[in-house]
Amino acid sequence: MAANSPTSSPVTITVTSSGGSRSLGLTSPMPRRNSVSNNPNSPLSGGENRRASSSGGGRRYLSFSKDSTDEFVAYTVQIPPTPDNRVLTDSQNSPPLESSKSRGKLGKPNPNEGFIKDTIYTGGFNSATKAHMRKSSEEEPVMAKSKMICGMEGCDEKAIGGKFKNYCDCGFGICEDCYMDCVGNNGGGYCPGCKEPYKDVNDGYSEEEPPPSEEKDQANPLPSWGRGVKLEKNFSLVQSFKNPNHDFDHTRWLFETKGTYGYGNALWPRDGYEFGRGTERYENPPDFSDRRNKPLTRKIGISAAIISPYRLLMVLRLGVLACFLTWRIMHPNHEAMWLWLMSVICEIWFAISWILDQLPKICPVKRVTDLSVLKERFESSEPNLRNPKKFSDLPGIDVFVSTADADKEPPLVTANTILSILAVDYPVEKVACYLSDDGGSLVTFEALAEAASFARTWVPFCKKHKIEPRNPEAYFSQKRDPLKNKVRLDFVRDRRRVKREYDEFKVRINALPDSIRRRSDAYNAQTEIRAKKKQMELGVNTSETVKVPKATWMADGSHWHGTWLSAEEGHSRGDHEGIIQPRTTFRSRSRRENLIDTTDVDIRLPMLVYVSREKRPGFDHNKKAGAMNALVRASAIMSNGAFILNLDCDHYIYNSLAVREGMCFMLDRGGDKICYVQFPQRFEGIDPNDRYANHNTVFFDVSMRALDGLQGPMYVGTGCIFRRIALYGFSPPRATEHHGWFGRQKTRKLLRKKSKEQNQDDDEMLLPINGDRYEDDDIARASLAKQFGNSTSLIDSIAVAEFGGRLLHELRGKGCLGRPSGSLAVQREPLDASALSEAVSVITCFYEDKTDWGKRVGWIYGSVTEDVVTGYRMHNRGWRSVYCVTKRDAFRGTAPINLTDRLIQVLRWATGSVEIFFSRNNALFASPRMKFLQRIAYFNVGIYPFTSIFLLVYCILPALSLFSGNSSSNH
Ligand SMILES: O=c1ccn([C@@H]2O[C@H](COP(=O)(O)OP(=O)(O)O[C@H]3O[C@H](CO)[C@@H](O)[C@H](O)[C@H]3O)[C@@H](O)[C@H]2O)c(=O)[nH]1
Ligand SMILES: [Mn+2]
Repeated sequence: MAANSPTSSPVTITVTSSGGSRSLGLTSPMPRRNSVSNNPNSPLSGGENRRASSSGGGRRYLSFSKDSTDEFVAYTVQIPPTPDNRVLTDSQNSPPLESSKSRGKLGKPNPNEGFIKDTIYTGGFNSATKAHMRKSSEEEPVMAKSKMICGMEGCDEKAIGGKFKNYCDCGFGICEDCYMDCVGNNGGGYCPGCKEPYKDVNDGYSEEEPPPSEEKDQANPLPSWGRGVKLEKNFSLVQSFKNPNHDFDHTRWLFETKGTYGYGNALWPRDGYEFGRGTERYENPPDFSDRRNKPLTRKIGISAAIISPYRLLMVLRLGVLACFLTWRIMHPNHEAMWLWLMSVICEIWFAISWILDQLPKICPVKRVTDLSVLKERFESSEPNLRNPKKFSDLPGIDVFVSTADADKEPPLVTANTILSILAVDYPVEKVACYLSDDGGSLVTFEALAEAASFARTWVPFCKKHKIEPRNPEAYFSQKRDPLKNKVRLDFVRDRRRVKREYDEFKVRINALPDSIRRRSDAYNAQTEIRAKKKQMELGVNTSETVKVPKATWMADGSHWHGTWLSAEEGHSRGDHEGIIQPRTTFRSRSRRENLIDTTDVDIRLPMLVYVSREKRPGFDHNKKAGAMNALVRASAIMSNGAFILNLDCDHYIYNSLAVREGMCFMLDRGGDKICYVQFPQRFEGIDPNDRYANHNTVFFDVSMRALDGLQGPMYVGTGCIFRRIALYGFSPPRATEHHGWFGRQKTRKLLRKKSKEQNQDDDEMLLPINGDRYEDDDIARASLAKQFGNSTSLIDSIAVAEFGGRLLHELRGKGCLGRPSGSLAVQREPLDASALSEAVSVITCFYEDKTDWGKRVGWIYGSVTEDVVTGYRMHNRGWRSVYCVTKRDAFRGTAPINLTDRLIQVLRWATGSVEIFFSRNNALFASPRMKFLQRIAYFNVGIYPFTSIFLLVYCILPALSLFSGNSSSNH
């Protein structure tokens, strides 16, 4: 189904339709080659080609849709059925759980089986931009019409005739006949999906009036820079294909003239919406924020009772130290001069490093958040006219989980992490979870599918009974009484059922490597036989053995695109194509079939995406940093959450409110200058004595808190919520206001001079909104394309992400743009195939060629401790960060519990530090925006490993002196 031959096209859309698996695997085969860049084959390397290929995915896609319009309409995105996945893809047929033995055997394909009824809900805050591609109502149905099937049991009414609709916002699609059955003649009736009453019959979206989320969220005032976004370039395919010469487009006109309907226009009631229709407008702004002046967070100094003695002690020690050192220097040992000299040097070094260590600690802070204010401000408690569906106004967040090796990082742990994320307490339509699998392993992939399946039971269970932690493994192995604080009567029964389900899930996950191997063996044997037969038929010399690649097979009977067990060429760890497999907003089992009663529980699940970036030999993949950057790009196109939470696969969400806690800081007054919120790393499974100092108590409870008082803690690699715009390398708003060595004096001149001398990477890169640099749109886009690579959707998404991360209007200072409240209270945009092919094109290994990725955009490359460097660069640009210690640990992880692993880890960190010391990331070269003490803290990170040398010398000194004493006495 590839539009071009796979060897020459960077993006191929493969729709595997064999054997009942309607899976769309998006892969990006690229010509295998060894040169890193300047390859004429690479569609992205030549200057001229660049322009053309920026819309390449789209154009190719266009031809693809022209060739086979029906196919396009019948497009769906889905994880191919693993045995259990099959259960969840189809709630109406509800096949019984298949035993793992039948894995790999394909059941009789049921024509309806593979369709997820709610595939169309996903996307994100692109709405402000993307919505414009579906401008007129005639254009709209293309996606909505996409082959869907009535969700009623026993009914398989197709969508094509236009008889299929989502009458209810829960996404439960139903055909006209069944709908009429449900609502009866006089309205009322309940949605069979969510069991909530249908709104007024007239309110059902008729064909003339598409749902509000499609059309009404268009007038959000975008940053002025974003308004000229070349939409038609980006989405030409949709337009040309649907409506080649459309008439004057009102919405677009409004959009481009910065027109706005006022508050909450996204949800402006239908009647009052259409400009010029003469219907009345609603006057009052929505009441999102009664108590808007209540702060979301507070900063408390550590009480004087604790800090004063501490400071006193510090001064005392300093005095003693000084006395001691002077005494040492004044009394040289003339007999062994060099020994004396060495020990004094060592002592001075210790003194300095002690001071460096202590100085940043003199003003630690503590912070508290107020989650109830967050709720009040961003989530209207009652559905009101403007927001009838009670969508939350919180910004979106994309959660990135990194995994690299299915052997070292057990899939069960990863699956549990994913489950804890899917169950997080945050509006479902605002969360997207991305798993980056650097191993490209089918085990991980299927574990994810299994997790998605189990989530349909687990997540409603968590939400219903307020389970903590929402990691099933951790929850079920808790020692404490599960009944504590549980009020609902059916808790015991539910828990027992879910526990049984989890145990089965566990068995399936642990059996995955085995079952995949067995399945592949079976398929390979089959292929071999077939090949032999063919050979025989053709009458070729049969003594010649047929060579069949030992492939790894997916459950649907097709080759796995990633790494094969046999590590064939093109399918080994460092050499495979990019894979993206999204699972759009999917739902728990329909309420009737569910194990537990889920009345009154939100049974939707967040978007979940499997990503394995392309890997080819000869490319530097930059480890975790590279994986994260691929995710940053892919997620920008697919969900574009304004914030990004980064977790290692072994760190799960221990406190389901963690994301909200972090959001409090980001959305509070002044929060627009915060680049990230770092949470402490907490570990479990460590022996009580903490033999290898895994807890790092001093670091996480003293140093980091102290740094928090000095513009912000470092980024330590996991458990951190980023502002997307900050990751993109932009400068914070009003960056030049507060800087100077002590954070007060204004040193504009110094700044200017410095920035010229300094490396380009630290030049200020102004946000579109606070710079006039982007007045000329084309130049702006060109310069952005140079930095970000030439994906148009990616570039367009920047402004949208910026908008989503803005503070509410009333929280911003004068003269600054804030977003109107209610502007994010919209449904997700559907994810379409063109977006997916674009997403695949940005995870190719040559995408970063000649761009700023890894240099100033995204995670920074070139260090084994990319985390510290990445955080440092942001601070250097004037961003601040926040350390968020919650009462209940936000995240928990597993730490290396054997000595070798721990030593390797510590060694790696030390190496990273030394690297930092000898690079331009040394805090000595910091920009004047960093505070003095903050520099010292970063500087200290760079030099602490050197202490080991001095320590070593100091320890062997006595031995040396003994030796020299002996030799001198021998004299
Ligand atoms: O090529 C790679 C290598 C690693 N990872 C992931 O990176 C994370 C961290 O790697 P790990 O080997 O577990 O290092 P740790 O010492 O446990 O990690 C700490 O230290 C690292 C920096 O040295 C940070 O990147 C981590 O976030 C931080 O938790 C893991 O999730 C890996 O899956 C990848 O995605 N791709
Ligand atoms: Mn780790």
